[in-house]
Amino acid sequence: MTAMLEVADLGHTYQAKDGAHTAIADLSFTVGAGELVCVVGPSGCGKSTLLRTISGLIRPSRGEISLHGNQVRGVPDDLAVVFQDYSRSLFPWLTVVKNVEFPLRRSLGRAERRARAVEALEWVGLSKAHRKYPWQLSGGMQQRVAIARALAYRPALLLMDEPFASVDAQTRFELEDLLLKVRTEHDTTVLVVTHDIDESVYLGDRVLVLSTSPASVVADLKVDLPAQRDQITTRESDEFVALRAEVARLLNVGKAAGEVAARRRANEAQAAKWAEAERAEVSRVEAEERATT
Ligand SMILES: Nc1ncnc2c1ncn2[C@@H]1O[C@H](COP(=O)(O)OP(=O)(O)OP(=O)(O)O)[C@@H](O)[C@H]1O
Repeated sequence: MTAMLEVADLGHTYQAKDGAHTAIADLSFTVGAGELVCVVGPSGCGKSTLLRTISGLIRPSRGEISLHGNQVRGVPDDLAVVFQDYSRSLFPWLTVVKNVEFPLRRSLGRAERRARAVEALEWVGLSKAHRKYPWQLSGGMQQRVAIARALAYRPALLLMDEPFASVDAQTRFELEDLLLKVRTEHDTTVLVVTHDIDESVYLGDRVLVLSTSPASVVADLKVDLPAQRDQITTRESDEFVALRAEVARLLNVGKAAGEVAARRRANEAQAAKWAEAERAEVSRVEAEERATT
């Protein structure tokens, strides 16, 4: 399988007023064309930072990211992102169809833009909502509009940051199945960040498990479930239950590894402080000796 996305030796350190903070230690992985890969990791481990670096919004401190062979420098043209907070990602003053057309306004003429938007709204089951405004729709429908907008753009890579975390459980299941359907029908390459272990196994061809901050890859797990998934029978299957347990176990391994690494860093920082204090004391004594001789 050709790699659509390649992340190599990625690291990122934020420089803040109260000092440097390393959000990502060392991440390397690839996503093949047409694959759906889920990323799970403990809260605050660096998942959003990872998506921000892939989408070119921040430049990583270390390592390389390539999208179909081209190094990412700035926001790539052929990438779309769906965020958790649909209410802030849609424009309330534009109708549904105009929201979906919006990212295409510079690249396509009016007729083609409209055709793409109408088609994408059909994919997500919103053919009858064109002329409505986002605030007239339920949360799940608004997130469908956000997905339609991303799909209308026909991105090489679709990034999703906790896309279904703000909707109720039933809508979440519907949106998960919608994502699987459009991904199969349109051969889209997708990287999904999620907190939900079950969701990662249900959606993914692979699950990348990250350690606590600073993130590194604890495991890259292949999901060997039949491609055709079903919210009841798949989740009940022995394979699903075993995989879900394995992801949970690996998350704990990652937490423990992260805690050990954090303790080691704290010990190293303490040792460096003591060494510094000792050097200062030696210099002081030497200076006193020089002054008295
Ligand atoms: N702009 C910033 N400046 C300094 N530190 C930051 C900045 N953005 C994030 N961080 C820190 O980097 C670490 C990773 O943050 P990030 O948002 O990437 O994690 P996350 O895994 O997406 O979190 P969550 O699961 O809670 O959404 C956190 O400790 C966070 O406080």
